[in-house]
Amino acid sequence: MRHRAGSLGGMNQNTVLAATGIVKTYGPTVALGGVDLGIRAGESVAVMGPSGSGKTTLLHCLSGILSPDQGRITLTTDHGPVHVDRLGTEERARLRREQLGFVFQQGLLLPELTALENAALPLMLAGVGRREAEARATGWLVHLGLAGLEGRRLGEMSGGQVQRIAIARSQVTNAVVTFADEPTGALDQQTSSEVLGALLEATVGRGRTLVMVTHDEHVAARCSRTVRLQDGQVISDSQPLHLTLGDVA
Ligand SMILES: Nc1ncnc2c1ncn2[C@@H]1O[C@H](COP(=O)(O)OP(=O)(O)OP(=O)(O)O)[C@@H](O)[C@H]1O
Repeated sequence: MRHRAGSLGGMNQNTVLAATGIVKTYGPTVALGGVDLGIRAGESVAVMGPSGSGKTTLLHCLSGILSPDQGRITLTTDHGPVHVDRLGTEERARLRREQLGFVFQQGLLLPELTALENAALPLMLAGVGRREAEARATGWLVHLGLAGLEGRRLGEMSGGQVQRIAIARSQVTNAVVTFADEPTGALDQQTSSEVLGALLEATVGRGRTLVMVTHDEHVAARCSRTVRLQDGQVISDSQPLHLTLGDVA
């Protein structure tokens, strides 16, 4: 029997992140005016749209950085579904630390720490012992081409190397979904292409999921799906996944 689109037993079985009716306002500004989005495990989703269309607000709502005014966001972790919109501030912070990965253009790494300490930090915060945390972080740094640079501080590394540390840091806890906001925006074209390749390989290359805000059509072209926003609404989706509220209850 063919399942209807939207049935849990059908095409949505591996939905990892489901957002329905997301509204977010800042005072009189409606940043998101009712966004529905379902993302499957293994997808790489480029979120595009003009400046001010709501891309970063959507990324922050999906990842629990911001709490939406209305709507439901469900993340399917390795331990089962979590209703992100119903979590308190502390629980959202913990979810972000333990289940999600973040690669932003800048600002998430600590300049006073070494590459290794930065990459190991999420594990240390999750209570993993220093020796194991550093061993796992070293594995990621080596995998990302940074062998021998573990002891360097950020100011002693190139922009591309710094973003590779950010990728290592985002993956050490085996993030279910990784969120990136213009992760290659400050890099030249060649380095951008290489860092994007590393990010894709580290996430969707391992069956995980990547949601990435970008202004760059070349970056979007390497993702499996492009969602375009305008005025806080999804105006196009190259691979729509229809969801109903019942699917994510
Ligand atoms: N903290 C805030 N306070 C007030 N208004 C905000 C705030 N953050 C965003 N906005 C407004 O919400 C709307 C959506 O902003 P958002 O940053 O999500 O857009 P964006 O598509 O990511 O833009 P850009 O491409 O310029 O980064 C814009 O009108 C913006 O001015």
